[in-house]
Amino acid sequence: MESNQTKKHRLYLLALLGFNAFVHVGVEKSKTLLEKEKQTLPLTSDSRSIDLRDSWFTETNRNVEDLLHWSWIFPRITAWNSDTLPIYEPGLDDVVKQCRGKNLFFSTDVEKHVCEADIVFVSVNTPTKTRGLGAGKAADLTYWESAARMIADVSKSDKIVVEKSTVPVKTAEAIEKILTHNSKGINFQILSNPEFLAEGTAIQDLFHPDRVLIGGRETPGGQKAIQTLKSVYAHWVPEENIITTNLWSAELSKLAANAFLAQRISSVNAMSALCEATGANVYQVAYAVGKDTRIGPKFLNASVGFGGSCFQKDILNLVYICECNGLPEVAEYWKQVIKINDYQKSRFVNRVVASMFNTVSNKKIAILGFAFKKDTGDTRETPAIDVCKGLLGDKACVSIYDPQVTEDQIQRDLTLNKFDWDHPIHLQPMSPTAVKQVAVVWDAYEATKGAHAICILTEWDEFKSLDYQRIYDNMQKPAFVFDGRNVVDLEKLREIGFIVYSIGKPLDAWLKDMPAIA
Ligand SMILES: NC(=O)c1ccc[n+]([C@@H]2O[C@H](COP(=O)([O-])OP(=O)(O)OC[C@H]3O[C@@H](n4cnc5c(N)ncnc54)[C@H](O)[C@@H]3O)[C@@H](O)[C@H]2O)c1
Ligand SMILES: O=c1ccn([C@@H]2O[C@H](COP(=O)(O)OP(=O)(O)O[C@H]3O[C@H](CO)[C@@H](O)[C@H](O)[C@H]3O)[C@@H](O)[C@H]2O)c(=O)[nH]1
Repeated sequence: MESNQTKKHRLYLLALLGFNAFVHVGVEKSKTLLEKEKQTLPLTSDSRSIDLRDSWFTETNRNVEDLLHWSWIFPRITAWNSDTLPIYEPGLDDVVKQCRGKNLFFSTDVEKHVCEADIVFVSVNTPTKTRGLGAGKAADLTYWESAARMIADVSKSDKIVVEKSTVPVKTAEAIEKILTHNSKGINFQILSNPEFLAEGTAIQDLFHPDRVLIGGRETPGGQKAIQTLKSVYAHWVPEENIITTNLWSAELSKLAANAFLAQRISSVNAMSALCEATGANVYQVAYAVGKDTRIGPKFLNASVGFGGSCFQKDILNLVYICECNGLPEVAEYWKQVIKINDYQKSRFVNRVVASMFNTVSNKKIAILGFAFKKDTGDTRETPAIDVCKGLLGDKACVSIYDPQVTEDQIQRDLTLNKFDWDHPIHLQPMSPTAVKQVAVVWDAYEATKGAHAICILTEWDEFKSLDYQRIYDNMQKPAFVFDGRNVVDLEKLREIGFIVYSIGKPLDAWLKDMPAIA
């Protein structure tokens, strides 16, 4: 039975984890219309529309940016209310369908719902700054600040405001200042409740989190707020897995956790280079090392490099915080995690080019997998972007297949400037010119037909069970496989006739004779 405690609290997520091409198409369309036609633009498949004529702006005091923002949000929220959710995440459909309309509502009427809520979770994006002070490192808190200002403006009752986004340590202090500046006597309690889910396993992580972390002020009000939020999680998370701390520990723990996870990957990737040079096998080394219970076996898979919207962004943020606090040595230490990751990606490209007689000019190279990991359509900071750009820089023709990523998304990723991807689509550059040497196909066999080489960049399960004999028969010879995710059966492919490179594994004689020197 639902407790009174739960009934009392209406939880509203200001923003949901989300990213999809459907939205992109909608925005491109609205930008074009806005500039060329200034017509009434139907934004959704239902009856909602926005009048784009000049009067829309003058009469209502709105500006182009507002309009673009809303023309992006409406179709997205419509998608959340439809049978086709705007993101791919295993298990998400079931959860949404079970709760939608009961205790889960998707709405564009943000102000109304925030005004009514007792607890507001803010999970807006916190991208890396692209310009100004701290550009390329510091977190851009524009979206957080605007959310906080809106909460301050519309609130008429006391609220708990929860930092769900990953933010720099001490952000809560700044948010408190915004909220209380004009608070009309309203009491705001800020809590830090960082999110630890990983994409692809988000639902499993939601139901069975290793821990839930809640940080708050060490005042009676702060402690009461912590208990309130704790009681919400206690409905499905064992009490011993709910950790409570002060605000700054919670904020910093999130950055620290991601830095530690990414550091493990960079450590094993650094080892992979040494394994290739010495004849050791990185998987055997990782297994042996991970058997030590003090180290543990997880997150020791060597790869073409880590991707995703979080690791790089959060480590850069950590580096910036260290620098700001006069700790250059600590900053330098964490910077190395990113440097090794960049090294791993360029090392992979160099290996491909060097193995193929030092040139890939006009050669067709099949890219299997573009998402940053399997079971997601997310491409943010995917290593595939750097690998494809590297190969294109050497004039290759790439043919890309990913079961969840659209052509529009791939073309966008290959043309956007670094970090622009993490800003709302209406703030990104207009329709970038498509890269001509890139073909996006919807089948691995089509991608590999006539190709000189295959690069496996995402560990989709289906790549393990492809008919590699058929693929080999349809490729140019010698036929190469560069496995950036250790998904193929090395020996089997070598028997078929492929020259195979797998990160950190003993090299074929062919590869040994073709050293990759930048
Ligand atoms: N993606 C993940 O798996 C993950 C996991 C843990 C933590 N995080 C953190 O959560 C935050 C969000 O990540 P994401 O991947 O969901 O980002 P996202 O860009 O996919 O989603 C953020 C959403 O916030 C919306 N938004 C921006 N400003 C807003 C405002 N003022 N009012 C209402 N909505 C607004 C955007 O339109 C967007 O839809 C980041 O800080 C990230 O580091 C993400
Ligand atoms: O042994 C490994 C494990 C992961 N990866 C790669 O690392 C990246 C990140 O993977 P993962 O951490 O599983 O996915 P994310 O969704 O980015 O989740 C991370 O980032 C989230 C956002 O902050 C956190 O909430 C999660 O706890 C944290 O795992 C991907 O490219 C993976 O392929 C490896 O190369 N080797």
